[in-house]
Amino acid sequence: MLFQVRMDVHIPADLPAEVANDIKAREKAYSQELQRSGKWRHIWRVAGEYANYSIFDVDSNEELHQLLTGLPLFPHMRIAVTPLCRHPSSVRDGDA
Ligand SMILES: O=C(O)CC1=CCC(=O)O1
Repeated sequence: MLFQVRMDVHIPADLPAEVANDIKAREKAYSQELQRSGKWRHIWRVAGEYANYSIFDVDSNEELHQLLTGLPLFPHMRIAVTPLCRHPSSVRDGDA
């Protein structure tokens, strides 16, 4: 199951820099592990914003929920999820 996920990050201005940097480092490691596993297929920065568009390939809504709520930055994010399915005009056979 494919999902487009938009993540908007809002770190409180009064969060100490060392705490914020630790969260960001853990977020990067978590994200890169999921990208290598194939669960997190794509991540793109939204130009000019502290936000990304990502594509997840997971087995269930529940799995997506678990992955997203496990993000170290989750407490500081607004997340919007859009379910995707194959477009009948797609020429990309690899896209389920
Ligand atoms: O920087 C972001 O958009 C938030 C984020 C998600 C995964 C990651 O490494 O950073």
